[in-house]
Amino acid sequence: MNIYGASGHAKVVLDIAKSINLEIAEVYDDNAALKEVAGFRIQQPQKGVKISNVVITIGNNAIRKRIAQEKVLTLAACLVHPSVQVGGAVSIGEGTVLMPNVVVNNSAKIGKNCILNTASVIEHDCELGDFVHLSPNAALAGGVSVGEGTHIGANAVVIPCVKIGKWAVVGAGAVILRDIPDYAVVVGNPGKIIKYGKRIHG
Ligand SMILES: CC(=O)SCCNC(=O)CCNC(=O)[C@H](O)C(C)(C)COP(=O)(O)OP(=O)(O)OC[C@H]1O[C@@H](n2cnc3c(N)ncnc32)[C@H](O)[C@@H]1OP(=O)(O)O
Repeated sequence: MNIYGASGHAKVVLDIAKSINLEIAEVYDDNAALKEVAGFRIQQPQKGVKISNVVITIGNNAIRKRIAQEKVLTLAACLVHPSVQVGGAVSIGEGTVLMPNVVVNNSAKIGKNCILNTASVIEHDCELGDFVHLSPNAALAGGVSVGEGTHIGANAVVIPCVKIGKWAVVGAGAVILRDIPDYAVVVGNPGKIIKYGKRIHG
């Protein structure tokens, strides 16, 4: 497997690869000033040269999408830490990473290039679009849908069957009781919209 993005998120992904004895061929980053991450030497991608079997290791959802669209690469299969519990009839897209102690329950559908961060919970029948980031300890109850690129903050909770739009942000610790439109930024308990915008948080 190759990884693209020498970030803090990359360090955790490299640990997961190590935990399952998955060999890392190369670590790439566009920033020539970066030389090393977690003991791996960083390469700069060569223009137009295809990189295969890639996990994009950038926490910011919009940047992850830009790299997926602009670079010549093929995605790796989803990367799953051995402590993760996955129920039946679950589908998980390419390039998605499941960090330690994640639980994904029956019939959940998860898109490509998502981050399911440490100990996040995705209950039965949830649907997550591509480039979603569920932060540590976030919990989605049954039947929740989350649109492309949305960031759910650490320790946030979403009650059953709520629909969250695309490129929205749910603040750390928020409790979401009602549907959330595209691009909304929501904080608090109960969650309230404080603004809209395309500024996407990592
Ligand atoms: C492994 C990892 O690290 S994964 C990454 C996990 N990251 C996270 O969980 C971060 C989630 N991000 C947040 O919670 C952020 O605070 C955001 C995105 C909701 C808001 O960030 P910004 O757009 O910069 O808003 P800003 O900091 O200006 O706050 C705006 C207002 O909302 C309030 N606010 C911001 N975040 C929260 C929150 N999580 N809960 C309650 N209120 C909040 C602020 O106090 C402020 O209130 P005020 O106007 O009365 O002073």
